Amino acid sequence: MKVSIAGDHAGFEGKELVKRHLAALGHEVIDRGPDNEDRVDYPDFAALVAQDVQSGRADRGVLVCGTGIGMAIAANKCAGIRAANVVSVEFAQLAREHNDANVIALSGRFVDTETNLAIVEAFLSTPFGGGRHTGRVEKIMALD
Ligand SMILES: O=C(CO)[C@H](O)[C@H](O)[C@H](O)COP(=O)(O)O
Repeated sequence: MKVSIAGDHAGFEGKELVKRHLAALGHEVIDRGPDNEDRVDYPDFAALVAQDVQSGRADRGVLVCGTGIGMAIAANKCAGIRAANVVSVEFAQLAREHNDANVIALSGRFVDTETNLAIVEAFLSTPFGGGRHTGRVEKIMALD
């Protein structure tokens, strides 16, 4: 799978770890930065990943900031993006099964690395459930 990934200063280390993990699993990773821990503004990086998913350059997006909250808010401003702020594997599975999330936003400061790596694996491997969820997701997308 092609995965676009970005962080901010609070998510830089997490972004690097997730990037390496995904590459080791055989995914193609597009790193949209930053390339160091200098203080930056997370909406700039959320937009880059959102644009990759919107355009089809990437199948999915992964964002990492301090909490994941700001990244998710910013990404969800972009048409076609369904970004979920995810802090557990179960939430990652539900974000895919129920919401067909195409972007996840992780917390680099409040969730441990092992959990974040497991979250990303669940996010990439869990299919959308369809059925009763289809019309609901269509209603979300009609709000764009
Ligand atoms: O968590 C975040 C946004 O939801 C960001 O990663 C920022 O770290 C957060 O806004 C705190 O900003 P700061 O400049 O690191 O104090």
